[in-house]
Amino acid sequence: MIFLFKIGFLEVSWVDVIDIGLVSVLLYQVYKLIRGSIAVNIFLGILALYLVYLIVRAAQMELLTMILGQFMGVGVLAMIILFQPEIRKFLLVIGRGTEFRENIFKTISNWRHEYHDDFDIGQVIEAVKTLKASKTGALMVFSRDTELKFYAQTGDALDAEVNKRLLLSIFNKNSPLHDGAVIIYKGRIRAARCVLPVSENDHLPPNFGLRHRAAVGMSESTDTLVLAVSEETGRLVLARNGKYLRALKLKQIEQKILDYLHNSESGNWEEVHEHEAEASAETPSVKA
Ligand SMILES: Nc1ncnc2c1ncn2[C@@H]1O[C@H](COP(=O)(O)OP(=O)(O)OP(=O)(O)O)[C@@H](O)[C@H]1O
Repeated sequence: MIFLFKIGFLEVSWVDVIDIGLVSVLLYQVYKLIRGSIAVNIFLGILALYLVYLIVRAAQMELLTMILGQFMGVGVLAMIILFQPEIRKFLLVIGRGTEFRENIFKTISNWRHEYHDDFDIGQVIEAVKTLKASKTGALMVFSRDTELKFYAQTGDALDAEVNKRLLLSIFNKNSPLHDGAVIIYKGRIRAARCVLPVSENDHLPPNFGLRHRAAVGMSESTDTLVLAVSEETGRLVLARNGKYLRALKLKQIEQKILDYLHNSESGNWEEVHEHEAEASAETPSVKA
């Protein structure tokens, strides 16, 4: 081990520095992941208990050490059970979203067959314009890399070319397909009436009902872009990676969808901050 410096009796090597650096990055990532959720409180509770355990052990308080020691013994298992959704999210993030991987995707997508060349985004935008004007609720999932079979199976398979009239027919309040979401992949509507995972984020605005929570939830769980049209206000919300943008104009929506499909997204998606939960239900805010 390469010796670096010494603090009193403590010898610090390069490996220690790297080790501490990696643990800091890991802890920060965990914090970012659980920030805003109830998991933070559980995490702090466990941390406090562990500190007490270290203190009573150092003070050689045998009975307390034994009781807390029993608890610590099953601590890992308990943590896996308690943090199951967060661990799942963490693994998903690792599996899909590092910048390195995104850069590789960008390079590959420059020369691989690009499905969105024949995707007429104008049809979607025209449909959204009408849905917005008529305050017709809608939920659309755009996927560039996967068919999302798991979610498509929760609804009715369609496999039809994206087209304004079809989207309007699906989301028409009298249509048997209007409930749930459509999944759009390779310029085709793969399925309608799909059930999406609902976000459990406590800091979403209070006026976010199930449709909006499903949009954010889907974007948390998958590498997709999700558009929600509010039935109440006609407002548009776009969700990506658990973050969302509100009160966007149609031109901005079009650009965001194209950026997503072309893998050329800019990082200006705002995180869901605590203060947003207090934001007025009717105050539109553009977070781009
Ligand atoms: N998990 C889900 N997956 C897909 N669609 C969902 C899901 N949950 C709710 N929806 C859709 O949202 C509709 C109910 O929306 P709700 O009124 O709760 O949402 P909202 O966010 O307040 O939106 P709006 O502003 O349109 O009322 C349902 O009729 C259904 O079509």
